[in-house]
Amino acid sequence: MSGLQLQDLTKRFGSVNAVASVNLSVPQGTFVCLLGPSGCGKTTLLRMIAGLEEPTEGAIVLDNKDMTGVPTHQRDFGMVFQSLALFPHLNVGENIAYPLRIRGVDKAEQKRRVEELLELVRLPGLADRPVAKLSGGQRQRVAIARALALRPKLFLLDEPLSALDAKLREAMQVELRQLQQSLGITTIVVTHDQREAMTMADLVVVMGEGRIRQAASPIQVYRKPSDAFVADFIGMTNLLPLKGNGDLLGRSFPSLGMAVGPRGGHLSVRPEDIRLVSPDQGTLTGTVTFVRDLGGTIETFVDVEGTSIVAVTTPRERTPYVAGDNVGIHLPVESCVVLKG
Ligand SMILES: Nc1ncnc2c1ncn2[C@@H]1O[C@H](COP(=O)(O)OP(=O)(O)OP(=O)(O)O)[C@@H](O)[C@H]1O
Repeated sequence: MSGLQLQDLTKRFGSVNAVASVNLSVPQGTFVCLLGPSGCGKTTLLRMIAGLEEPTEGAIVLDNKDMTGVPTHQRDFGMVFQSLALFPHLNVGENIAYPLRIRGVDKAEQKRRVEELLELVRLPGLADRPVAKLSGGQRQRVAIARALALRPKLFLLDEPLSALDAKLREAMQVELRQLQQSLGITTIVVTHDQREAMTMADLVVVMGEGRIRQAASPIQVYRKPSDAFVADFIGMTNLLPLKGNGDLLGRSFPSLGMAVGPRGGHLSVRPEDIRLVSPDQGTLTGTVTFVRDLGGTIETFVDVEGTSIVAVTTPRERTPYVAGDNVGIHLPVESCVVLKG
């Protein structure tokens, strides 16, 4: 099978299990985002794939070839780090040509390839510009062009956009995705930003404590999170405590109790799926505690038996409630996810 396979990949630093038995199959041409909170092992996993960190156990297979013991420079990947690591004393063209020069590619071919890469990252004609005179977004593109200079099979990026301001970062996410799609190159990006992952990825890999908690398409991870950790990490959600006997915030729902099992768990409901209705029509009832009107959306916080539930609506749907209002909360069955634990 072409593509990348991670087989039981494990990295221990002393007693710390940084990456614990990771299994993942990445078809050729897939855009993967490794997503998770700080310290969950994303960078260590990426560094093992790059050959910068030796696995304690397990194997890395690329296009049916075991790469595990292969030295970094023979792995055929391009990498972009958060720091970018551009050479400040070289101009744009020299930075991009650097890997070609090291491989002994002749001067004319270097020049041709640099021009092609500058076109690709939308910086045509900037080869002679000193790196110091570039904007943050332009530097980013130079680092990407340099990483792609040798036409690698695998493109690896560690928090590549985190130094950019929010607007530029969003624009670069779209650019990076479009670039990846036009090249069809298998790409793995480390990020702790779930919006970034949802924007770019075909496959979102949510990690927690060194393990994969869920690996699925962005919409699946959002709509069908595998556990409360994933539901909470991906976007905003309401995690409502659900007891094994079907008790949900003082109301009884025996069928939910059956679904969650005797030990109980949570019901995950996205704020945009909740409808606020009159108190007698709700699945639950509560009291509005706070309304955040953000212009485009309105967040209404409702206290139900001591648990705060947030509903998101648009101004077109209705006029805002005010704190102290009594409201009903309608939980649509089809968009509620029962989570054990
Ligand atoms: N060289 C090392 N020596 C010892 N422990 C390490 C080393 N590198 C990473 N760790 C530990 O391994 C765990 C995973 O770290 P890693 O950097 O992979 O996480 P991360 O998800 O990338 O976090 P962040 O988003 O903060 O970069 C952490 O507990 C970290 O302290």
